[in-house]
Amino acid sequence: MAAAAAAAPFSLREVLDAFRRCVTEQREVLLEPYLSGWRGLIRFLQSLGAVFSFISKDAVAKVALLEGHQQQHGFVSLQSLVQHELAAGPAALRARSDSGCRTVLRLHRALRWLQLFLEGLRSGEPRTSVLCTDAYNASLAQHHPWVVRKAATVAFCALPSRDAFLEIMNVGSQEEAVAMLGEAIPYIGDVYSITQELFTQHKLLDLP
Ligand SMILES: CCCCCCCC/C=C\CCCCCCCC(=O)N[C@@H](COP(=O)(O)O)[C@H](O)/C=C/CCCCCCCCCCCCC
Repeated sequence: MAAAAAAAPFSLREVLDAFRRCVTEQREVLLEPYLSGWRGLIRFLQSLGAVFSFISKDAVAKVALLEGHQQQHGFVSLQSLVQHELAAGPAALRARSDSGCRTVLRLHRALRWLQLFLEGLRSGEPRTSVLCTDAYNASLAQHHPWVVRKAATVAFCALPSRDAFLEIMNVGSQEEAVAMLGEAIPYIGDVYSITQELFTQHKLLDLP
């Protein structure tokens, strides 16, 4: 089953479905579809080749850490994970380098990158490296040291063309792919906004 999942081609529809399933009526973010969405995105990144492996390895490690916390404590939502870790006190939480909160925060910032990048792809701009760099500079870059920023911007130059991106999404014609982006972006934006509010409320947006 796991091997079949690893070999399956990327499908934007699957990622969209995962992020659509994330948000409950009570505006909680469910951990299982959240991580499933990330696994789909990572599969796509891995298919782009070795130049992106330093990025996918980091994302894989972060998803694995959260899967471990989820299994150990039975967390259902991001909210329950945050409540559980905050119970030890904010200072204890800040001192941990393996907390679920700091790891979610890293993926949360990357989700903002994804939202901006997909909006750019949808807009019709053909230069994916420009789209990716702009999205990165407006989100993750401010949290990365110079050497990571440099490596990331070099890797972005190896990105496939917009047409290739739309094809890899595996959702049919270019028009259908663009329409699906239009459907996916609000779901991703919703997950981002709820998480941003949760982390703002608990003053967790600067966890080291
Ligand atoms: C059809 C369109 C679909 C688009 C699919 C995009 C697929 C993207 C998949 C995964 C995104 C990567 C997520 C990266 C998470 C980075 C988290 C982070 O900030 N980590 C840094 C800090 O961690 P700690 O040290 O504090 O634990 C870590 O230093 C980062 C290292 C790697 C560099 C990260 C660069 C991120 C660039 C943004 C992703 C670009 C992917 C381009 C592919 C289209």
